Amino acid sequence: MFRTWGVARQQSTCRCCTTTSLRHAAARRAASAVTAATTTTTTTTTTTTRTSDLRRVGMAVRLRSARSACSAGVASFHTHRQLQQQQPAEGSRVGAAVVSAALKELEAALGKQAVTTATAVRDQHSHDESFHAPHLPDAVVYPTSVEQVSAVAQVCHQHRVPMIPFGTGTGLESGVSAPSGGVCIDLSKMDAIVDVNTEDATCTVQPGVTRKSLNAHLRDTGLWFPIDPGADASLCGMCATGASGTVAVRYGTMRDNVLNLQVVMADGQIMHTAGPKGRAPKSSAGLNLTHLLIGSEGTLGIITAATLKLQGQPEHVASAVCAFDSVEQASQTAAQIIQCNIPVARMELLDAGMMKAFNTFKKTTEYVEKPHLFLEFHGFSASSLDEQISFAQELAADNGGDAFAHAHDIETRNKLWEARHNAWYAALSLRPGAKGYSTDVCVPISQLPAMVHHATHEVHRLNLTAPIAGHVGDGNFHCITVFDANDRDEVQRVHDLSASLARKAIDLGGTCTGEHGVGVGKREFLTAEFGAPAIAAMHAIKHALDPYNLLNPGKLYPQS
Ligand SMILES: Cc1cc2c(cc1C)N(C[C@H](O)[C@H](O)[C@H](O)COP(=O)(O)OP(=O)(O)OC[C@H]1O[C@@H](n3cnc4c(N)ncnc43)[C@H](O)[C@@H]1O)c1[nH]c(=O)[nH]c(=O)c1N2
Ligand SMILES: CC(=O)C(=O)O
Ligand SMILES: [Mn+2]
Repeated sequence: MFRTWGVARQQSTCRCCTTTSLRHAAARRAASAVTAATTTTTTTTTTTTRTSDLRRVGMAVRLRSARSACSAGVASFHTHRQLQQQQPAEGSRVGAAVVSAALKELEAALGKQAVTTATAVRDQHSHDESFHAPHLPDAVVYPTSVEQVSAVAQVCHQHRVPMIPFGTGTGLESGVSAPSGGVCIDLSKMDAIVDVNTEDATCTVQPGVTRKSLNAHLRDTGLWFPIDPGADASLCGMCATGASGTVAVRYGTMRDNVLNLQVVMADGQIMHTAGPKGRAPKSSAGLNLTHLLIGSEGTLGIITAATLKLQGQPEHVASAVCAFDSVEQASQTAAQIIQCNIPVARMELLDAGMMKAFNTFKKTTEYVEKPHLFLEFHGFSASSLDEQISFAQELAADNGGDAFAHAHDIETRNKLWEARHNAWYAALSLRPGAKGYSTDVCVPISQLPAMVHHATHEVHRLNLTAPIAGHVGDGNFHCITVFDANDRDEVQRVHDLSASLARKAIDLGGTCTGEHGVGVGKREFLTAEFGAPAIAAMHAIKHALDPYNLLNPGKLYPQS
């Protein structure tokens, strides 16, 4: 997580292959001829139309066949290590001349106003909300249609320029940084809600649509999209990271709520993971490409539309707050609530440090500074809510919890969840000027008390400021470490905490990341979690779909 990236190595003549075989050279010449033809065509075009974009797709197909002697042949017969050797060393940036040639074509395809190299804009797109080192892309483009995204991918593919999809930049594992440079594809201008089908409770959104804007649009339909990471992230960015958040305990994660994705592939082809029209609630047809893309963090394709499942807005809602003397008691209660099948809609653990952070952050709350559970219940009737609340309260009392302070009115509920959703910023406010890094382990519910116990012990041992907030109904919680990024020793201790928690979670049958994704921070734990054969399978899939490692290089896959 805290490594610097590989030292730049000499750019080889050909970025897709280190061999100098005649067959390869011929393929390159053929490809260059097509590239030149494409450049001539696009530079005479002043506005980009759907038709011209589609024409470019045709060119890319010809380009691919011209290259097939090189790429397909090489891909099928080489080992993973050999394939890796054919790609630029991780972190080596693409050359200026290559970028400049690609940018000319991008301007022709998208219009000059949609392509920028302004430092301030590149800087803004070089990082997310995490502390990880920023890496500037060479340019940022703003496509307005799937055809334009396809055109961008074709140009980048032809010139072997990395592509980094950008949603709203709220990620927590540096998924949008550009360690190899390249083109950041900012999808915010594609912000149409394409359709809402109230009879089937489905909708299709473009990648610039955020979850709050979708729910505002749905308000009068009686439907909502429940997945709620707190941040107003783009829904396609949430697909890319496999996001979840507070209501996953009741409604599932992104993986459970996406029916179909439209995806621009590395070479510009446009695919639909469940077919061009697919909206079926279930399917056993073939491989599940939708699930393959969810959590792929921009490394397998650029998501240009998502078809989502919607839920009926709950008729009755109540929230509850309960304090405990220890996090172990609180997490034991959470585990028992799940084991007793109480259908809680949210169940969040906040430790004493986090309650203190809430009280000091906006000074609008006066919580007792002890570990808490925050809960929410959804039901079809008031009596079903009462039943859930009293059963959960009984379990809490058995574990030494206070009586529930529960509320049905929307103001109290909103205030509670606003405090919870500000946990990241409240934690940061504990040390002004400090940076944040969030652990994200998730374990089977029976192992939650042991995992929470280990985390509190390790935070204490390593002498860190790291209040806990988490979605404990799913066995998932965060230690939000707040630290001085210039203090090497403290940074090392943050890393040690992250590694210790990841190892423990994996040992308990869990995962190093329940919802934030791997990005750059969790790559080092992946082999321990999955084992070498599964990691080799991931590398093979990545290579099959993106043989030149152009899609978001330097993320997700472990370095070998
Ligand atoms: C205060 C706070 C609190 C939380 C969180 C963030 C913050 C700031 N998050 C994390 C974050 O909101 C989550 O990772 C989002 O899914 C990121 O969506 P963005 O649109 O911001 O993607 P962002 O632009 O940050 O990109 C994230 C990754 O997805 C890729 N990507 C983005 N759009 C893409 C597209 N259209 N196609 C392909 N790849 C694409 C990017 O390349 C990158 O790798 C979170 N998360 C969570 O699950 N639960 C939580 O509780 C929280 N809580
Ligand atoms: C940061 C995060 O994931 C949370 O507050 O839940
Ligand atoms: Mn979270």
